[in-house]
Amino acid sequence: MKENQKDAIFANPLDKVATFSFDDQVVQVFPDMIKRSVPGYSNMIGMTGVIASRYWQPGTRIYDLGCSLGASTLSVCHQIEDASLEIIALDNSPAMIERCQQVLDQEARMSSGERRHIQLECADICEYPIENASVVILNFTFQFLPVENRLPLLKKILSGLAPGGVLVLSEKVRFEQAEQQDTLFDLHLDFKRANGYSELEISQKRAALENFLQAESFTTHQQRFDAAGFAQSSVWFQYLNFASMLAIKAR
Ligand SMILES: C[S@@+](CC[C@H](N)C(=O)[O-])C[C@H]1O[C@@H](n2cnc3c(N)ncnc32)[C@H](O)[C@@H]1O
Ligand SMILES: O=C(O)C(=O)C[C@]1(C(=O)O)C=C[C@@H](O)C=C1
Repeated sequence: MKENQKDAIFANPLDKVATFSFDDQVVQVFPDMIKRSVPGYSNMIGMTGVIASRYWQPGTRIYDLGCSLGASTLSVCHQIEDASLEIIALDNSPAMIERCQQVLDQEARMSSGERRHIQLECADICEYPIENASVVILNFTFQFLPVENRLPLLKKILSGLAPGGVLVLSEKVRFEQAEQQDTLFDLHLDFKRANGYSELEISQKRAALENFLQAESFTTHQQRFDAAGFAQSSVWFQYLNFASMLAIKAR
């Protein structure tokens, strides 16, 4: 298995900055990239497992939508020891899925416990059925979907959830007040600088994410949860312009 590498994808000047893609090059550096780019990433991933263990209902499934290298899936496995736990982890990047399988295999070899029921699928989360779920995880994936696909996906998730089931949605957010947006956006750039990214890396990545990552406000998320039919939604974590929300289906 290839070792995780340090992210230097945008370190050299590029003639033309292509739109960001979760390809093999990104897969090689992904754990380093996401930790150095997303404030609070490890807190949100760690707590995802804790939330899952409170809301998972035996006999139902947990879905990890846009699983990348399986960080949320592994967090869930660390918190729920029940051998009947079934996780379906989806990603539409073949390179991510291939590497995720290696990560999960390595984790299984290292753990002394029973092998977990994790079904890994290379699939589009907007098309894949969601059935008999009690926990659905969307960690830093919803932001990459075309905006028109977002409400239909939430409705599909809600209809696949058992009563009392939950959605964990972690995202980059934007702020409606221009001053607040500027303040927290600039501090996010400082966070990246403090984690060793150069001005060139920051500006080229920003260009690559332009129009690809579409962050939305808390109000937009809240209104969409309501429109989809969730009974309750809360922001349970925020660190600068990254946040995690919990939406709950009525009992
Ligand atoms: C930032 S990463 C998610 C990180 C991961 N959830 C974690 O917390 O470590 C976004 C992932 O979503 C995947 N993705 C984006 N759009 C998707 C779609 N429509 N269907 C399935 N996966 C998608 C990408 O391939 C990528 O691996
Ligand atoms: O907004 C940024 O500047 C980011 O780098 C964010 C982000 C994300 O939220 O997924 C974008 C792409 C990579 O997957 C890692 C981090």
